[in-house]
Amino acid sequence: MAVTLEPSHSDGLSAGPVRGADPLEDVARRLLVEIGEDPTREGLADTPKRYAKWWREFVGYDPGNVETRFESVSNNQLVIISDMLVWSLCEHHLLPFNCVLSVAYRSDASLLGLSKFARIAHKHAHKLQVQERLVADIAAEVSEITGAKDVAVIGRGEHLCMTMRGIRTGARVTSAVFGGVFEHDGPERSQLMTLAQNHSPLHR
Ligand SMILES: Nc1nc2c(ncn2[C@@H]2O[C@H](COP(=O)(O)OP(=O)(O)OP(=O)(O)O)[C@@H](O)[C@H]2O)c(=O)[nH]1
Ligand SMILES: [Zn+2]
Repeated sequence: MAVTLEPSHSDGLSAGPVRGADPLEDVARRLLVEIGEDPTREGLADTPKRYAKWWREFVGYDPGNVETRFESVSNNQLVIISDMLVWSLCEHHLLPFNCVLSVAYRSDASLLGLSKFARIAHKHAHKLQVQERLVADIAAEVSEITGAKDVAVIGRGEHLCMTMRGIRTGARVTSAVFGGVFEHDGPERSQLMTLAQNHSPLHR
């Protein structure tokens, strides 16, 4: 369910430099002051407003309908949706990470509309996350909606908390959830791995 951040002053953030109507804008002004900036200088005048807007856009992402299903056309066909790029926020540092996702499933019950996989992926990315939970959340929802046990999700991400700060490594992080037929080495898993490994955030 999409989260809406309604302006409210019950957060105790009363020590902002200029108290406005919107507490998220107050947070931005306060942040600017704390990092040695002047929130009233020309370039920053509208920054608190933009900051508040972007947070509301981010956590308020509406995935729309994610449940359009069709009758299965053939028994247990393997479907892989690969190379979906999403952006999320690391819950440890509030810094962005991106993730290229491959989702695979096999269902003899119903087919899920293809666009729904990206909607589900964005839905779980638009919150404070760690990559492992993002991948697990997507797998759980695909499984719940389709009724399929054979669901796998692989994510390959770049975390700014590890690249622009901290250890400053260019490492990419791969995490995966393998359910049902994907748990064991077999044709379904190899096909998925081949598709997932060919793509990274940098080589698209
Ligand atoms: N498992 C997991 N860890 C993450 C993810 N994003 C960031 N981290 C890690 O979370 C940890 C936070 O560690 P802390 O020691 O509390 O913070 P820190 O001192 O900023 O850590 P360094 O980045 O090692 O400097 C770091 O090791 C990050 O790399 C993620 O998606 N999954
Ligand atoms: Zn982080």
